[in-house]
Amino acid sequence: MISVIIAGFNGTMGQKAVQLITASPEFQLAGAYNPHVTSRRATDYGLDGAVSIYNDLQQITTPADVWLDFSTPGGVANNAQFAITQGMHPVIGTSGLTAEQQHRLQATANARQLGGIIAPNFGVTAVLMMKFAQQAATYLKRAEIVEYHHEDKLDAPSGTALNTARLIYAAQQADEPQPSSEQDLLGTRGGDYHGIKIHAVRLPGFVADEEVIFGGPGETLTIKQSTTDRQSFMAGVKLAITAVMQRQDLVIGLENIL
Ligand SMILES: NC(=O)C1=CN([C@@H]2O[C@H](COP(=O)(O)OP(=O)(O)OC[C@H]3O[C@@H](n4cnc5c(N)ncnc54)[C@H](OP(=O)(O)O)[C@@H]3O)[C@@H](O)[C@H]2O)C=CC1
Ligand SMILES: O=C(O)C1=N[C@H](C(=O)O)C[C@H](O)C1
Repeated sequence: MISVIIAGFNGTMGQKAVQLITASPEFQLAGAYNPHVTSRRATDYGLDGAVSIYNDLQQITTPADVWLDFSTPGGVANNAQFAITQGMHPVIGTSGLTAEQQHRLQATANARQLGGIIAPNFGVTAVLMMKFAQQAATYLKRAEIVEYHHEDKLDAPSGTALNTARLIYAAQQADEPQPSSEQDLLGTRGGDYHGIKIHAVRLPGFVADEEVIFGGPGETLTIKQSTTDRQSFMAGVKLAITAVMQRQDLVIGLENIL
């Protein structure tokens, strides 16, 4: 049985994760963390009374096997660093880690031979979209990304969009200069990652969609994925929890364990 602590347990994704862990006989929900909760009684959150509720990392004196993080871009780096130093296998779904933070976490986990994963997206269609975009990037040099999310999303661009841009850039290994254009409204051309423009839409009605548009002389290619239900992330989460227990390194991207 793999014991799990969920960070961000009462958020939208945290709740899905709680359902997954409690419904899976191979997992045990050992604890749940959110620094903002006031009650530490599990039953106040509809959880089994044996689950430990933490609102301070220092209260976690009995580490679990796995630290599953669906918290916030502002909290995740500190959470993940704590989990790794306590010997918990990190499964990080939270967006917003910088490349430097990711590499630092990777170095710390690898030095301890602790398996873990930072997954910008646990959905299979998003993983395939990123894979196809990286392939296309070797043939088509110019790309822009449009991502669409629900209005409660704290960060922009999304972790998936930024990871897509990183993969495209890695495939091309060169900045693609953008055509110079006057912007009558600042920001109209979106964010810029080494010449790859990223546009973030935040509207009710969306869960999480992304399209990567490549343009070449006289032709375009659009790779698009849509997430219509957050349940789609759970198969990837389940796989990740099981896989990190068998690994001695921290990987970035679900494709590394599929
Ligand atoms: N990798 C993937 O496939 C996916 C990743 N995500 C990412 O997961 C993250 C969470 O998304 P979502 O559930 O929609 O967001 P929510 O805002 O619904 O949930 C976040 C929860 O984390 C709590 N929280 C705040 N600070 C901390 C902290 N330092 N440690 C632990 N918990 C904290 C919040 O509490 P309070 O409200 O009290 O501040 C809130 O309950 C986002 O970064 C999102 O981008 C989402 C979907 C899929
Ligand atoms: O906040 C979300 O909802 C999502 N966040 C992740 C991201 O930032 O890419 C994954 C997915 O897009 C849903």
